[in-house]
Amino acid sequence: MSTPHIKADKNQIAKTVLMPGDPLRAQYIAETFLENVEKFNDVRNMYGFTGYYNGKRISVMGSGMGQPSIGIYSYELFKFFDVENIIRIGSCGAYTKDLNLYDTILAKDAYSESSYAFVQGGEKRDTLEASKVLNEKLSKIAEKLSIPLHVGTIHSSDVFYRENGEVALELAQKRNLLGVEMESFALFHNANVTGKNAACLLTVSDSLVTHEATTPEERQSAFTNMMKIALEMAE
Ligand SMILES: O=P(O)(O)O[C@H]1O[C@H](CO)[C@@H](O)[C@H]1O
Ligand SMILES: O=c1cc[nH]c(=O)[nH]1
Repeated sequence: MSTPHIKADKNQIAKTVLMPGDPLRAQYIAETFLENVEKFNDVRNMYGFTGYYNGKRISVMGSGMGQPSIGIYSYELFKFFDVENIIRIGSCGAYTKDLNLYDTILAKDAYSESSYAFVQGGEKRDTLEASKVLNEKLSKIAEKLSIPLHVGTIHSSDVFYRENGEVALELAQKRNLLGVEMESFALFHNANVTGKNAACLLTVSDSLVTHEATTPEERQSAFTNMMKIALEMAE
């Protein structure tokens, strides 16, 4: 079974897929944490791997950046490869001074100005929820691992470089948004239309308030707390 963007057999992909935006973060996770790893996709270098974490099977695959990109990969995984759960593990910019670099966020829901969900399936809401079941499991795992989580609404933006950054901070205040990333709204919508489950863990990579920032290398491989929480979802 192949789709235009994933060349793999259904049985090569686990029921639960972790999705960082960066395919090299997917490779880092597979090489660092998984055993008996098989690479199932390299179309467009959007690497996907399946392996075992503490003896339990899980897959990890890059989504690319932005809602159109995760829109394609998550739809194909849910619809054509029988994937049940996708957990995005991404980086984000903090909208509040209460968040420090490396803090971990669990998205309760994602707000977006994006037309993705409306164009894809007529969805009129601008805020879409993550799976409550997945979020409960992820919260319990984080508690067990003693990793504090900030739980709240995130912003899925289509724009990384805004001409007027203050507008985003005003929006964040008005809507009580914790931080900004670029994919979860489309992911949550695709889970809704396919009857599957999606969640999102984020690590704060930079702050739009204090302007502190991590390096590209750290974004690829140093965000281990969210990785460890998500990997415990292996079945
Ligand atoms: O680190 P990832 O998962 O790619 O997530 C964030 O980083 C990218 C922008 O630098 C966007 O994809 C955004 O959502
Ligand atoms: O989308 C993103 C990700 C990290 N930092 C940002 O400012 N935006």
